[in-house]
Amino acid sequence: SKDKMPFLQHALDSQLESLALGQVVPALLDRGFFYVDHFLGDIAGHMVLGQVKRMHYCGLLNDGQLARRSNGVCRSIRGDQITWVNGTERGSEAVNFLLTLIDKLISLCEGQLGKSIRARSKAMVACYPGNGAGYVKHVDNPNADGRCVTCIYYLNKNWNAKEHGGLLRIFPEGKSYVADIEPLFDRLLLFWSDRRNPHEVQPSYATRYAITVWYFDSEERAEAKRKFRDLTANSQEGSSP
Ligand SMILES: COc1ccc2cc(-c3cnc(C(=O)NCC(=O)O)c(O)c3)ccc2c1
Ligand SMILES: [Mn+2]
Repeated sequence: SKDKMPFLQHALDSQLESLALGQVVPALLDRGFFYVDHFLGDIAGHMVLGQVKRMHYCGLLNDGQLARRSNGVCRSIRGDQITWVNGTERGSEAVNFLLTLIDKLISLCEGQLGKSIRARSKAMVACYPGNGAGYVKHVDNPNADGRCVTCIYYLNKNWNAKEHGGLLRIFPEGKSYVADIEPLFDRLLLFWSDRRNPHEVQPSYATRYAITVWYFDSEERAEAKRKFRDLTANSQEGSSP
């Protein structure tokens, strides 16, 4: 129970609670996105950065998205290079600590968001290599695949968008403004994953690290799975001789 919990843990929990109820929920409901700086603090933030850099240097980040050139022809120029971690792997303990905090933050928001969020994806560790690659304007979940909140943790020290580009630009649906978000070290960004938030990663001219998790709305996820089962069942029928 709370009174047996060490003081620090208790203080941390109440800080997350006021962030969740005081800032995240109102912003998501009003604007559809929210970011906070200094989420982990310098020490833990640098531990996460160190582990991500090691994954990159060990060649674990690859098979990224193919970049689409203006003429729509897919080229072999890589977009982001990625790997998926669930945080229990050796060398990702700091990533796991980050994920437990974000899980706690989301669970504190859940009741107020009118969603039943009980699961998430694995963490996608992504690196835009700084060769001008970015990510064209897209919606993470355009067709109700179950993902309702996109959560991105940025790890880039001394990032200067004028020099390095790499802005995340969100085009909130039906709004007259765009939101330009710099991928700054120890910044946590959350936004609705559906058509409310088309977004792009502008060309990056320095190495750009981020960790993304997607939280599922359990109703939408169950429905998406049912549809997928029917789809594959029908396609089996179709293919039977
Ligand atoms: C089927 O396998 C895969 C594997 C990886 C995939 C990665 C993305 C993705 C989506 N959004 C972003 C983004 O918006 N980043 C914003 C930012 O970094 O600031 C991004 O970097 C990557 C989408 C589909 C994927 C499918
Ligand atoms: Mn995206």
